[in-house]
Amino acid sequence: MLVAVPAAAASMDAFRERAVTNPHSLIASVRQQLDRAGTALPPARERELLWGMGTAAINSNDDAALAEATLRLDSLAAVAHDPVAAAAAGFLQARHDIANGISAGLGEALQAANKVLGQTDPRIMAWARYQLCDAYTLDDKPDKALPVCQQALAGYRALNDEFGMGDVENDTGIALASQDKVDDAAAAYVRSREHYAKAKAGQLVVLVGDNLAKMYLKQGRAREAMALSQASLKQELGAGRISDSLDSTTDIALAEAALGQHRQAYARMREAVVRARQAGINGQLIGMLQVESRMAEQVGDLRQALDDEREASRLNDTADTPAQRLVETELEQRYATREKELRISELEHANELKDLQLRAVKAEAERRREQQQRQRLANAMIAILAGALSLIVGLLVLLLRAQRRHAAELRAQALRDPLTGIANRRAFQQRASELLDGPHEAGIAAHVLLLIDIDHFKSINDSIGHPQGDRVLRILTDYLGGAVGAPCFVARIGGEEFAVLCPRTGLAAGMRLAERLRAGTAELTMPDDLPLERLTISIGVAPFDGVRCRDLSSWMRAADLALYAAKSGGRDRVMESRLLD
Ligand SMILES: Nc1nc2c(ncn2[C@@H]2O[C@H](COP(=O)(O)OP(=O)(O)OP(=O)(O)O)[C@@H](O)[C@H]2O)c(=O)[nH]1
Repeated sequence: MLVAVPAAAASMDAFRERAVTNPHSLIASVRQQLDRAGTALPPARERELLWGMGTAAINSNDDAALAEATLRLDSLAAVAHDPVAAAAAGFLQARHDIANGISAGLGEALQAANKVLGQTDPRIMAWARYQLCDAYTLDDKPDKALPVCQQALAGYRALNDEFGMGDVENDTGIALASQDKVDDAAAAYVRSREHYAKAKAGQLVVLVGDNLAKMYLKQGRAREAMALSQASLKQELGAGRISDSLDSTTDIALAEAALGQHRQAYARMREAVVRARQAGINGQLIGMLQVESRMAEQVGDLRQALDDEREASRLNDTADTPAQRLVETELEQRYATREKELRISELEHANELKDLQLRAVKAEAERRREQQQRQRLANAMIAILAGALSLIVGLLVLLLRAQRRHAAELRAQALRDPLTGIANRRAFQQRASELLDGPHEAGIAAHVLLLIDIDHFKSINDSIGHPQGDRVLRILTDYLGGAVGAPCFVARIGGEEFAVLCPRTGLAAGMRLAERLRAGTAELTMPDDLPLERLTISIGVAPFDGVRCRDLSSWMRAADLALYAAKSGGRDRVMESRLLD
């Protein structure tokens, strides 16, 4: 609450501001001036100084200084017949009593106002009206305060007293705020700050900012409220005004909460409550605890919310009132519910965890089962593949063997005469070439070749038929095979033509063999169902001499010529090739 002394000079404005912002120094300064001046001071000046000292004493709760100021003012009033000094003493006492809840306070203010009713000085009138405005406001009677405040404002406006207008607008704001006229109160505080600014009372601008901040909070203008409260806090901490700084801190925390910064606001409030407790400012602590309780509840710390509310009740001495009990009961119920919710949520969380663990174990078991299945499948595949490979290898081996047999068979077939089953012309040529390619040792008997041709075989075919002719060919083959022993080799080299190859036999033995074969053939007995009386053959014999016969071709030609000679000579005979030379 601001109080002022009627003055117009700028230096007086500074004096008035000091009474609010630095009351102790002002009291000391006034005492010095009064001591120095003694009785030489003009009564008006002395009154101004004592008024300043009195307001500073009220602002700093300095009862001794207040008593001194009021005594001196009363003394001045008596000595100088100054009713204004008497009114000043009355207003100071009234203000002190109202602030301390003494019911007589308002009456004292009205009596003090009555003392200056006869005054014509507009400054005194504006001052007195403001003192009444202030008394009603302080006594929380806004309906009575506001009209008087308007009169005081008009008076100061007429005097162009910006400081005074700042004082009145501030009280107007307080009165409007107590009527819950938030917007009007904010507007009044803004005007108060503007007047103080013009009066160069910067610290009061900041102080009223505290009041404005509270309105801004109610209007939802949290950022603006915070800026004002932070500026106030800075100034209050600098001046060591602990109570005001706690008030600003509370407003900052409220602004943070309004901006959704609940944890930050709660932490700030807790710290402020600790400081208030340490400073023993119980009146202020009650409100702060209630704010902290709401913030604790906001962040879910219901235990703390309940503790704060109980502490506030103890300090307020209202714990037994039904309203307070209701507040506590509600909080306890909410706390119990919250605890239950927390336990339920913890249980749910634990269940979720177990569920998650169970699912993880199941998933792991499933993963392992799938892995084992995959492994088994892979093993089975490997076994099947291995089996298939063995089978394929076995089949390939069998196939290879069959192919080899078939190839051998084909090779054998290629060298065998299909009708008679003995060696054919190709086999004969191979054997003869091998023989001729082998070593020729001097003194060893010559190889001998016999070419055999059936006589008149065309006639046989013609007379008994071609199939029977085939039988004849097989009969002769059987005979030759049996009659020609090792090391000689028999082959059918043409239709009715055979060759006998006799290695290292010598011509004489060859001739003997030929003669034996010819004679044996002529004596063959034909089966009964074969209408052939006699079978004869002609034979050409050629030894391999290395001169006339140098290779297989010339050797064959020589034997063939000998055979031709045998045919020409009448058939059924043997002819030696050398005889043809
Ligand atoms: N049944 C039968 N006849 C064959 C086969 N190969 C050849 N001949 C016959 O043998 C006969 C050979 O006749 P030629 O060359 O005229 O001689 P040839 O009748 O034996 O008279 P010379 O040799 O002069 O005594 C032909 O009639 C052929 O058809 C065969 O595999 N089976």
